Amino acid sequence: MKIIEVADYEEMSRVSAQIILEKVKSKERVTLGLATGSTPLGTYKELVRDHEENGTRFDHVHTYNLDEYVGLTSSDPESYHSYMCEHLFNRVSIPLDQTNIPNGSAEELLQECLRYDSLIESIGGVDLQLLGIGQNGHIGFNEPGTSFSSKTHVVDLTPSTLEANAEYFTDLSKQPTRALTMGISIILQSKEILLLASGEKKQDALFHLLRGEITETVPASALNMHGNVTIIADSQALKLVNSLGK
Ligand SMILES: O=P(O)(O)OC[C@H]1O[C@](O)(CO)[C@@H](O)[C@@H]1O
Repeated sequence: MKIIEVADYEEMSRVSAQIILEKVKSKERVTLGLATGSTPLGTYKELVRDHEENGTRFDHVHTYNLDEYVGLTSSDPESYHSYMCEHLFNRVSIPLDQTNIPNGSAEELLQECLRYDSLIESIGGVDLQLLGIGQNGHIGFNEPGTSFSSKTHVVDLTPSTLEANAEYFTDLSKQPTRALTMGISIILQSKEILLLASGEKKQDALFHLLRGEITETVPASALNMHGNVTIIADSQALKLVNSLGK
């Protein structure tokens, strides 16, 4: 696993955007796995800035998001569909029919999970998967205890994840408690993985990922079984790792 230690969130965002841009420019058709949450916002901002200043094109890019809340329609302002349109898709002119996000308002959620898996399996895994990490070590919305062989599935969000994401909901009584998430085995099909972590709140999760056992109790530890993972983390997120010796 390659670890790039950076000073802060801004540097993490610049470095990760650079890696994504290299991939975007590397071939005629590029598939990206994308994440939501607060971590990748700076990266998306850098991609938008580059698009505006340097005209980098995204019309050959196909995207596959990790997850979506159950019960929110794509037009719901609090859905991950809306998040992606607002922060990236509409601002770099990716054709929307080339973007894929699980449909959290599908009537048949199990069918939707199968549909999503076959989409990703049909391309043989994405070229580059961007990941954040939850304070409890989740990747996507794969909560502690999720099987490493999981495919896309419906998940009951843990109290710690609900609490960490509460700030994004104006009316907490409407915060979804379930989500659809790409499973761990699907994430591991990615040809290359880029995980971002910033801030002290992520130091335990990063410590378990980098120094702990490979265990389903820490979903991110599955990344140790993948041969091409880069972690970009700031000093705050690496505090525990560094204080206990490299
Ligand atoms: O980036 P945040 O907001 O700390 O969230 C951590 C992770 O949890 C999620 O919100 C759940 O998918 C991811 O989008 C994110 O990578």
